[in-house]
Amino acid sequence: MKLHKQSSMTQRRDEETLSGQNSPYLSKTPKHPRSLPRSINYLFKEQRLLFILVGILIGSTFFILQPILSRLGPPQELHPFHALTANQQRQSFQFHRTSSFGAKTGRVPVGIGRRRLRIVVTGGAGFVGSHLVDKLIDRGDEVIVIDNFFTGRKDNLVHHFRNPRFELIRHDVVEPILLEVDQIYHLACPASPVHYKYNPVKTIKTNVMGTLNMLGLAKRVGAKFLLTSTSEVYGDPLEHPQKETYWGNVNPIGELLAATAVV
Ligand SMILES: O=c1ccn([C@@H]2O[C@H](COP(=O)(O)OP(=O)(O)O[C@H]3OC[C@@H](O)[C@H](O)[C@H]3O)[C@@H](O)[C@H]2O)c(=O)[nH]1
Repeated sequence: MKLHKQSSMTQRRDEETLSGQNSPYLSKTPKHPRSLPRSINYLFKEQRLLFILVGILIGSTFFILQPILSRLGPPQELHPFHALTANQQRQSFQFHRTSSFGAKTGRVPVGIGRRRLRIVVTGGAGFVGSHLVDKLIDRGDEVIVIDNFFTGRKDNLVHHFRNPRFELIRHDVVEPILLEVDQIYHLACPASPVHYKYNPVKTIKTNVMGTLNMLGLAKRVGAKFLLTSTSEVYGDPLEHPQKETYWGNVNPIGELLAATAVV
């Protein structure tokens, strides 16, 4: 009985196999039991392997040739500011050879030493500003100078023009500007009575709107802020140079008001 049941099952399986082979609806040929794994099969189909090999070949050719071609390429384009005299170029070259930024950056291991700060100096092309820029660059920081060249000069900063840590932007602080910085030294302003009077309204705008814009920037990016004043606030000084203890020589109420008060 058991034997009979088994043989009838085998017969049914054989029939199913046969009918399957002859069926017109069979879409795929049955897989060979010993065929390669599916992923390798996939690779060999539709010339995929060929495309992969060509891709690898192109990629490796590019990476092998790229350093060689860049060495053979034309010399680096000169910065527009480097239309200098031979003497100035020599000085600039000397600066780059001896300057501390060149010597320091390559040797300090990553993660050791102070974090490099990005600092904006407004009015950085002026007398005080340009000396401040020198100090900050020597210290190893990145400096962005904003100046409208009202009284400042590019000559004050020309020795930094090739320095990758230095940027110069011609910009009037009366207009807002957005930069990602850590510190702001705000020095941009006409710096003497002659210049204050040249355009008094503009002087007020620079002082008020310029300072507001820079304070706004400091607030937005969380930067520290330093605002400079002028030695003019001391009046006509009675001593030179003025020490920190010097109180100035100023009549804070003006001569006319003082005369009225006496009367
Ligand atoms: O609207 C202006 C006016 C002036 N400036 C710049 O501000 C700089 C002022 O520098 P100057 O050489 O004329 O003057 P100083 O360096 O002596 O003045 C410095 O000390 C005195 C302070 O009152 C000044 O704010 C400060 O810059 C110049 O580079 C000038 O171009 C602006 O960028 N925007």
